[in-house]
Amino acid sequence: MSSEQQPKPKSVPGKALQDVDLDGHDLPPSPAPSSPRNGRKYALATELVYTDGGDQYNASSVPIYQSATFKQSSSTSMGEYDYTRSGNPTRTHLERHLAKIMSAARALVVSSGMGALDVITRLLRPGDEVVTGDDLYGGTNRLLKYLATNGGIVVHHVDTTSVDAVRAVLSPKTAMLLLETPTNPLIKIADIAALSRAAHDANPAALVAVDNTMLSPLLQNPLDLGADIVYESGTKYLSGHHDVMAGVIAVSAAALGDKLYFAINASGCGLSPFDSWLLLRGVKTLAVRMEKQQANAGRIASFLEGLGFRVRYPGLASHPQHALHWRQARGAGAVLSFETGDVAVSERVVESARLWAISVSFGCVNSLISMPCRMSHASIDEKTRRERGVPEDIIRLCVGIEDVEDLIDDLRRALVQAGAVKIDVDGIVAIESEDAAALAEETANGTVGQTDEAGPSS
Ligand SMILES: Cc1ncc(COP(=O)(O)O)c(C=O)c1O
Ligand SMILES: N[C@@H](CCSC[C@H](N)C(=O)O)C(=O)O
Repeated sequence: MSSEQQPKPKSVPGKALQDVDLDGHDLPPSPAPSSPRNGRKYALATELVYTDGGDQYNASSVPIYQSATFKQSSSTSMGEYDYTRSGNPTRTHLERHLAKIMSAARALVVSSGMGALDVITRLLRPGDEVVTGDDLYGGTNRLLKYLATNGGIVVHHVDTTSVDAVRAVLSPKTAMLLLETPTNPLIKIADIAALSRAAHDANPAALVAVDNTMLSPLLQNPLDLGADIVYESGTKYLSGHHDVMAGVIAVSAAALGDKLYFAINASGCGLSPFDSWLLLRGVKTLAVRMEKQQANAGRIASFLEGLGFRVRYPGLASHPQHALHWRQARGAGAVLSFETGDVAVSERVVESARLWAISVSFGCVNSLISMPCRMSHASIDEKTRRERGVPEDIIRLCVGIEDVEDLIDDLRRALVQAGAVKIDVDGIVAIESEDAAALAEETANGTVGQTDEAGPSS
């Protein structure tokens, strides 16, 4: 019998670590959770912070069990852990903590967000169909394309803002509906509850998986809305400091958790003890970071919209799915995108910013600026990007916790320096698309500010 098939050893009576938590989750042995004992639930901001390690020395910070192996009392009696690929106390503590935060039957942590999706897609079989969005993180698109090319999986990309468009491709062959909401980078919203119902109607065995990276469990919980699996890049908001790569998977059913655990143990992508510790530390400050980042993002979105730019952010009343977003989420997050009307102008904006670091990723405490078509989504070819309506000039802002006036000042200066705005009696306003293209040409020719009639301007 393989070790995966063996029944899990029961925890030793009297040990600090228990098999079943206070909510009755049938999870691997780990430190006790923090649920209050009087039936009342703590607010999420409290749950994020509160951990009860059950450590033998009452360590306030969960210890890092930096050990690949664990000694056994005999060749046949294994303790709670034998080998860190299969399980590690620091990792288990984090998983229990996340399961509680994500209202999940079980949470699992792996070495990256893409690792999480890789594990999830191991539930698919050749011939299975996956229905997913037409706006997706570039790496997600790449993995799905790989599976379609090499794994016999049929992938349908549709506009997930339309329940009818999704319904049109759902069928009894649909094994998975994979959603991002808000999408990266177009910030489109998918109706998680309606789409989950549609997928389960088409095939009751279909799994609905939602990438919740953009909002984190603080702002949205897809499991409460009918999804079967939620996954996140822990590299982003959950950790918050861009010092760790991690992926989180949370499931609504323990049996699904067992299958995913099997894939993680078999492939060896479980999160390392030190990275588990870093992620646990990051999770504790999620609420304060996200609240500040989101407040800053709201101000910046309004600033850009006020200048006349087309801004994509669900916190703005102008977002086409504003109402839907607020029905299913508790906040707008801190990622937004806008267009200047011209690729060269966008490039100059990005390169003129000082406080805003030119970097992929998001969810970090410091603010980032990027051009998705050149960076995070460069792995999607230009033709596909065009077909899917991703503007080449789109700029993505990932807002951090800095002073918002400093961020706005820096952005204003970058917009002026790049020629993305013109100055009129009312202050600065976005240049219309055609003006931006003309300005870009003038800049390329070294004739900025010149007119045919008047010659060089002063
Ligand atoms: C929405 C989204 N999902 C998943 C991932 C993958 O996460 P990771 O970089 O941790 O593999 C990313 C970014 O990388 C992302 O933006
Ligand atoms: N070179 C990387 C790019 C990572 S993008 C990270 C993040 N998801 C984002 O949207 O910025 C790759 O090809 O995967």
